[in-house]
Amino acid sequence: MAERTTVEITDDTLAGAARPLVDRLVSDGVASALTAQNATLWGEEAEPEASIRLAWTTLHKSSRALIGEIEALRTDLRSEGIDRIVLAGMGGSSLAPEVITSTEGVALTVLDTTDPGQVSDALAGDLDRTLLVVSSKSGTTVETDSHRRIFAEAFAEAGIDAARRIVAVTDPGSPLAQLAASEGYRKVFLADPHVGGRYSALTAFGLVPSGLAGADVARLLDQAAGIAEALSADSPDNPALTLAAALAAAHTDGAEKVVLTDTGSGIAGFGDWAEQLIAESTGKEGTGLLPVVVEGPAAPGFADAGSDATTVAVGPRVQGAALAVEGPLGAQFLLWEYAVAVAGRLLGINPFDQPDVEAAKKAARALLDNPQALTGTEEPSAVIGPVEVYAAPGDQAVPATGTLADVLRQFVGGVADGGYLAVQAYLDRLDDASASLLRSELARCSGRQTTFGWGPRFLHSTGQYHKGGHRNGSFLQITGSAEQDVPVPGRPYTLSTLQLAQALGDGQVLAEGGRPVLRLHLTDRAAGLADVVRAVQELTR
Ligand SMILES: O=P(O)(O)OC[C@H]1O[C@](O)(CO)[C@@H](O)[C@@H]1O
Repeated sequence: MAERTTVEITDDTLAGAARPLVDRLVSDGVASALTAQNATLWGEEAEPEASIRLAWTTLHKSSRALIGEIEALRTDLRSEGIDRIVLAGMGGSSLAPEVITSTEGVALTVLDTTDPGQVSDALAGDLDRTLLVVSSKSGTTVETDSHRRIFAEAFAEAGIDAARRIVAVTDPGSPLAQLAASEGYRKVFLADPHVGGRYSALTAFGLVPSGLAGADVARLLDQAAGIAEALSADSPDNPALTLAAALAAAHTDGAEKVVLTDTGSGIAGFGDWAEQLIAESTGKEGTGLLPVVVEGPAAPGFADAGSDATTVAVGPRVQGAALAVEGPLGAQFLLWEYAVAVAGRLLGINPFDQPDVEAAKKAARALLDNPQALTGTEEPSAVIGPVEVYAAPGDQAVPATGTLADVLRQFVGGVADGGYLAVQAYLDRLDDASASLLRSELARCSGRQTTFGWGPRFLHSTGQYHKGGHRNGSFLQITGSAEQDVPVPGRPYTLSTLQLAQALGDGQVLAEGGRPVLRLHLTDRAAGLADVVRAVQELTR
């Protein structure tokens, strides 16, 4: 991992376009005002939200106190033979710990799914050695609450005192904080409520699960501290100003997609974390930056990026990258947080709210309240072997007959010029991992920027952009029948019902907004996935 933190604009035209923006940011004193947590930087409308969302600029100092607490708990747990950490948390409550622990090669089981198979596999691990960290800022997130209920019951059934095996990370006064107190959970880490979810990497949300799993979280804070002064400087050398200006200048020039790839940063999965920060912060009011995370510099979308995209190397500069961002993980967290907040100002949006995420949650809730609407009422437009095809009502673009390749050809052919294709797989991201191959295959055959997200995880990340950002996306949903289901204790639904409600709810909101949505439902997951991948490959030929 690089020791120094740098942002380099390797594309001369982009460098020229970014320069005046950097000069303006410097003369407006934006960096120092941000460090001082000045909530007026995004205009009057954003001020109330911004005034309770800026404490992340000083976390490298304020989070120090946590380190001892985390270490003490970890030592206690180890002495009791508890060394398997399962984290239940969505979006900002799990993405940072996943990157931190993967980068250090430390084991952490992350539950940010409603897939019954994936949750069952996590339950099948050794419960005697397991601690569940329930992380939720709001304390109300349905996925996380479901995991908590499922694990509490499993601990009890195994004769284990569940309260001793659950640690909560949440905001003071949240329903989870109250529940943790009444249930007597082993420990509650109360996070700073003046930091939003996607800016919370260096709060208890990022540090507690990572530290309990064995990651060196003090080092992360050191890395962030090492760059903090440079990020606060009203100077053209401030790397965050350079990054923000480059992204905003590219956006003005029609490149609203930001294609990220790792080029040897030494950080594992940084794109997954950056994706939420960029998409949820900027994708609103019909504008924003769409992160497209790709497999490598040679992957479609990067190597052949067009004028609608800015290519970013996370790691050393490479051929084809317009920007290269290097630095250790703790420093990169803080750098990107500054850059995205500043880009929000340049784009004229409030980077601290997520107005369109709620719409999909509401639609899913309505479906859960009316299970009839979930099953039985919707007829597939076509059934092709193990794949049922569901087009949005009234969508003429999908043929009722033909092969899967015909269906996909027609759908992909409808992606707007300069638009993007979003693949949304509501599957098991471990057992159905091959679904992710669809990104590169579809990007190659469509020639359009293509994203891939696991549902419902992406709903807390790129989901905001899909519904609130530039209106040029087409959405391919993939759902699947579950071999086994998991009831959610105390709730009238199972995980597979919840998973389907989330897919259909988001699909409804997208379709109501006039966005093309196609759902492929795999009645046999393995066979169906293989057929879909083969059909996409056929399009390329
Ligand atoms: O920590 P919570 O409140 O459970 O929220 C999880 C995620 O859901 C969102 O609020 C919205 O989807 C994200 O911004 C957040 O990181």
